[in-house]
Amino acid sequence: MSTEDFKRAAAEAALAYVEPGMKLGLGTGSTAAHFIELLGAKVAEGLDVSGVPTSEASRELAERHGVPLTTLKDTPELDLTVDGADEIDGRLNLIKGGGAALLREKIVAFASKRMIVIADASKRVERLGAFPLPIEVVPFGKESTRRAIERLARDLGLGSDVAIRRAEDECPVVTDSGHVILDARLGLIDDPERLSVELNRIPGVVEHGLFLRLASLAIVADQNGVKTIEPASAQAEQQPMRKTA
Ligand SMILES: O=C(CO)[C@H](O)[C@H](O)COP(=O)(O)O
Repeated sequence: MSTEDFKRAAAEAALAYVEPGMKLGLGTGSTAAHFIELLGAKVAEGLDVSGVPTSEASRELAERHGVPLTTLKDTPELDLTVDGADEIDGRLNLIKGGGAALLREKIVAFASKRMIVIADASKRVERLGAFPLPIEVVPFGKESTRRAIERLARDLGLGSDVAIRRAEDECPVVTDSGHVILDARLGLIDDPERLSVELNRIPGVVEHGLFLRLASLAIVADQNGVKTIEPASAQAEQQPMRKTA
């Protein structure tokens, strides 16, 4: 089985947590795309749900698969967000933003009663930080903001290589909200809470990819099958997945 199969297995398992009438947050990325596709199939069978997409890409995908859409304006409170992640630690703190959708992803997750993160098991880490931390910044002053983040990282004893994310044509990647992304190679992060607070204090930083205490369940899959992981109990890692209704 391939990594893609594991992503799909995790996405399929997340469907068990979707109930009729739910207002859903629809994540972004290749794992979330599996979930949106599978959800579309359930909608075609009669499941009554609606979703708020976290990116234009996910909006297009959801439309293509017939998932009814709503907005945070019309539906400011959601029942459940299902999204992927770039890294997941034991407390289910996450690094997200590899797909440049972290701002809308965080807004949508925060507006949800529950966030379930789905991934292939390679995303699990003991400590966050091997994956460069995506930070969404306002284009005005992006070089000053980049340098301020490098200074902060040095002060916190972290790696301080912060680069503007560029597309294949070398132009800066622009997010759905018109910002740019900085990728911060910080090394392993001992205190993500402090880093989060300090990053949010830098003018020009719109949001960063540390998702702390937002996910209440992770569903990860590998060649050994699908596992659910809850943040509180390390033992839960070995529990079999909840049965589908
Ligand atoms: O945060 C994200 C997008 O901003 C994605 O959820 C994250 O990058 C994981 O993507 P994939 O499922 O393709 O590995």
